[in-house]
Amino acid sequence: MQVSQQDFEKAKDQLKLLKVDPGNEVKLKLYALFKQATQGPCNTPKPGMLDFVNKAKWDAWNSLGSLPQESARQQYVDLVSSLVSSESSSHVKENPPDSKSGYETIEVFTEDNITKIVLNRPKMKNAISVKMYEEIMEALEEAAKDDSVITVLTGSGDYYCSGNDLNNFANVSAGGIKEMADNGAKLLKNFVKHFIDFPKPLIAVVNGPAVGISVTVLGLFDVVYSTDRATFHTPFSNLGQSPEGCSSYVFPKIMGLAKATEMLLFNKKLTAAEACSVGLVTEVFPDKTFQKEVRARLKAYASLPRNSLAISKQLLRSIEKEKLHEVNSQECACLKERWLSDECMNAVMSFLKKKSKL
Ligand SMILES: CCCCC/C=C/C(=O)SCCNC(=O)CCNC(=O)[C@H](O)C(C)(C)COP(=O)(O)OP(=O)(O)OC[C@H]1O[C@@H](n2cnc3c(N)ncnc32)[C@H](O)[C@@H]1OP(=O)(O)O
Repeated sequence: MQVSQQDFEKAKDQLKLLKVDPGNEVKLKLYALFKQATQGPCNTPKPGMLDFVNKAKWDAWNSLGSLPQESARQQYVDLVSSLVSSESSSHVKENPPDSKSGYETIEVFTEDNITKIVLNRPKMKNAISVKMYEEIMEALEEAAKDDSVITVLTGSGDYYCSGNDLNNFANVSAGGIKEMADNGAKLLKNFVKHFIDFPKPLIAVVNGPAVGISVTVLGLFDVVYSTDRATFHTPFSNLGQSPEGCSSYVFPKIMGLAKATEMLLFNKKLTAAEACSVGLVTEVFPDKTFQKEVRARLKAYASLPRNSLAISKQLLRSIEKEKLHEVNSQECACLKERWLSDECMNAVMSFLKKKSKL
């Protein structure tokens, strides 16, 4: 069925009403589809190398080649519709269900026996600041005690999570870098411990790309659902760091040593389909129907008997618990050293410099 001009105009208006910035990649795609739909194939001169923004827009439009205007219009309407539906089915609601207040960096809702923890720094791709580490731990502690049957972790906006907020390394305390590394290692150990010890079924709803620690702790979740738009990236060597979240032990167990090595040593970024084929992800859904399909599954799981689920989880996990705590300690001790290394400091400085356009 062809998309009418009216549908196209409606999509244009809906886009303006989005509350969450969909991120540069999606915005470029929308720009390119809009230009193609309204003007046909790219016909303007290529901007100069230093005109970064216009060059990125030109590249996106030009990459559509001779895509017919009608198809571009259709893709534009579909993309806007998926953004609208993912926003309306995520936390960004006028009246969220039973939203627990007091958090700055996350939102927490309990509805239908499900406690949902939403990472909520979409402009920063949900990078985990020190405050966010603390709030996630607090929310997990509350979820462990509340009446819910299952607990869900997800992200707002176009990313699931971009991992550790690299600005955490920029705020060196009066005690100097060594004290910062000590505090970081303590924080990390405690953070990962909350996942190892979590008593109820814990489900990750990976709504977009995932980086660093948000990927490594996935091995400690009971179920991982992913949109087909997500990627899984642990760029530790690029950052002069080493793996955490018990991934040095859990990843080889899940996917075998060779695949774990590609990810954890050589920074291989997996697509959602690849992550599913190696066993890190339970099931992948098309982005357009992701929220709807996942919601149906979660609702069904949350109607199961609470105690039976919790006891079964303990049976599956308890044999490994001691080992996981030991691995967590070793990984944190190793990272503490890494953070003091030139390799790590140079990598972090280079990210922060690029960010501040120095
Ligand atoms: C204390 C416990 C430590 C635990 C150890 C944990 C280790 C890890 O998690 S290692 C992984 C760390 N994460 C990264 O290396 C990712 C860094 N970010 C990026 O590479 C990119 O931002 C991106 C690929 C995630 C997204 O790229 P893009 O789509 O081009 O979007 P922007 O880069 O423009 O991002 C928007 C905005 O957000 C800032 N940002 C994103 N992620 C982080 C981050 N992890 N730390 C700090 N800042 C981040 C980004 O700089 C942009 O900021 P503005 O320029 O101010 O808009």
